[in-house]
Amino acid sequence: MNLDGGAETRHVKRVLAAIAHDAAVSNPKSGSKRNRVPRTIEASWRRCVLSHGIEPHKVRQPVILSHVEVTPLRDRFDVLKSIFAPELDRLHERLAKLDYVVLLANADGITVDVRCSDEIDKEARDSGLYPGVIWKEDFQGTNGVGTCLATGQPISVVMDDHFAIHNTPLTCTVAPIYSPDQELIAALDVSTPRPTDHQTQQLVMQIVANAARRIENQLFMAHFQSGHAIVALSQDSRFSDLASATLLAMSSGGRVAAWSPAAKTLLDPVIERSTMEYRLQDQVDLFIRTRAEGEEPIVLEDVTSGRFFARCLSDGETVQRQKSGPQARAKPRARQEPTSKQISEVIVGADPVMERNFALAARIVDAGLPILVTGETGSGKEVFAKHLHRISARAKGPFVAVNCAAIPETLIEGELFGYRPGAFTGAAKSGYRGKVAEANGGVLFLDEIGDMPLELQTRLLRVLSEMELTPLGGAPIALDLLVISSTHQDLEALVAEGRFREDLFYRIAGANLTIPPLRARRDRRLFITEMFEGLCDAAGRDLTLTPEVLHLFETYPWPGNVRELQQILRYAIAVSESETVELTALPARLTAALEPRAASSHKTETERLVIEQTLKRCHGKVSAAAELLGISRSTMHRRMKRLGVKR
Ligand SMILES: Nc1ncnc2c1ncn2[C@@H]1O[C@H](COP(=O)(O)OP(=O)(O)OP(=O)(O)O)[C@@H](O)[C@H]1O
Repeated sequence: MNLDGGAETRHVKRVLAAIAHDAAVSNPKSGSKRNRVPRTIEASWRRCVLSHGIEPHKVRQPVILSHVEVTPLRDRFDVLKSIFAPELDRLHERLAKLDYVVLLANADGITVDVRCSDEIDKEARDSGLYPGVIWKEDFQGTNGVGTCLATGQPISVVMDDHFAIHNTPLTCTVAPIYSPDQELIAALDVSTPRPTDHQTQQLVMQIVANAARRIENQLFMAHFQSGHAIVALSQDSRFSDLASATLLAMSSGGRVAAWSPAAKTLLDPVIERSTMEYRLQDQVDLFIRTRAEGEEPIVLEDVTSGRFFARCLSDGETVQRQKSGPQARAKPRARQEPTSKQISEVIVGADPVMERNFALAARIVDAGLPILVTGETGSGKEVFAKHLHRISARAKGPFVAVNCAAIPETLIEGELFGYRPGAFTGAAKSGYRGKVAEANGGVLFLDEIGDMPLELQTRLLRVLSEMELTPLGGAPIALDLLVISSTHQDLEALVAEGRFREDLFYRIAGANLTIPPLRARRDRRLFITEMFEGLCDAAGRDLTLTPEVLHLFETYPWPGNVRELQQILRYAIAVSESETVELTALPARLTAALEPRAASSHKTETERLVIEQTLKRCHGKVSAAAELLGISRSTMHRRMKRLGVKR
């Protein structure tokens, strides 16, 4: 790189002036867009000096990890090779002719994978565009990868936007990649050593951001598609590209269990969640129905006041990862209801609370008492309610579930008690007799009863007291059904707050059974291994859990209970390539939540490597290494002592 002393002085002055808010120097041709320092860049320069303690004239050379050090870091992404690699190839194919290099950096800013053509290989290497280079902002100052990771936002760092003078020949456009748990896991970068400008980079940004979105969406589908219906929302009715779609995972209860990382910002302010859930559930039902009839699933318009089209991509029973977008739909598989073995062995297991629940259930189920099942979300309340139905005298009758939280207040009355033909816009032409009437002779399962609006509680109370239903415009019909209600809320507290009718509470809680959270089950280990084996059988895999994974599973608090366990197991089974399920096959939130020490030791390890490498480069000279790292000699000594690094 040939930069004369004058250029260096000008660059340093410009950076310092911007930090000091000296507009005249930082924007010499004020009004000229070309010279204006973008705000994000200015903020990063300020961060470099004030937070990272780097000075623009003490430029560090990049710190580089060896092949041996980079391999394990890259292996983490290898688990998801089938998702990352094709996108890197595709991006490179598009941009290679324009002399761009494609890089993937991990959350620590270390380049773990690179695509570069032979023509610019040497230049790319000279500019530090190869595996093992650490691009963290606090090491290298403002740069594409480092600043993207520092802010969590896409960014273009064009030539002298860079903080370090040796990086100014480069231009980097980078988009962050978030995991299905909304964790920042990587940065996708395209860099060129050729001169360019911000305007051109805006176009490049579109391409990079789309590639990052496609990766996020594929990770999301791999994570959620077993067990959830996946619905895509797009402003483009043709759904021509997975990148243009926003994905939602719908639980079997019809709730939105998760949004793809980009969805949150896009949707939150726009729509009322429960209304959307109700309409999306329609789309899932439509998908299942039309597919069963061999038709192309229909696109439902206007699920969100005209802004988006919805299209169900899978109904939660497909296990194969969709490789090339919405059109390549995986073949459906038989539904994974818990088997009778799971009901008798996994559910009962050796947990004393569940054993009591089962014994009690057998005694009360036909005693004419309404049953209230309580427990944390995902703990298996509905599974238990279905078990009650199965062992009851009404087993041959229907089991009709109504999710009181998923249906908008305005529609729930019609849903429960029926409506006349054409009663409201969108009502079925033939009218609807309602879930209560449908459940007659069987079980009516009122899920999330704590969310039922007060007015409706009054009507429900009347129906349950009289056990009689008068359909609109029809004669009263006598009801013979078992009402099982469920909630994760403290109903008695809701009663005390006046949000739930006390008389209804007594009417539905003839008997109360509580499902323990997964973390409190004494048979947790057995439960986990049995469920794992069942899911392995269903997936046709013969896998074992390593002791570390089993230990993690036993100690993790499982806030999402059995539902969360099921998803994690399905994901681990899908991504495990060898015969064992290793810690690397688990989502980061699991390992991170439980092993703060391991996470920080990973950080410390990176720091140690950096200090060792720098010392090596400086032939063991502490002052020179400190200078190169941009820290004082005493800080360097302190760090060496803390990390046990010898000269
Ligand atoms: N004992 C079990 N055996 C096998 N699978 C189970 C068991 N308990 C729960 N599951 C699975 O866990 C998931 C959540 O279960 P379920 O819907 O019954 O929970 P819930 O407590 O009703 O949840 P929510 O509070 O969200 O309504 C389902 O996919 C279900 O199949």
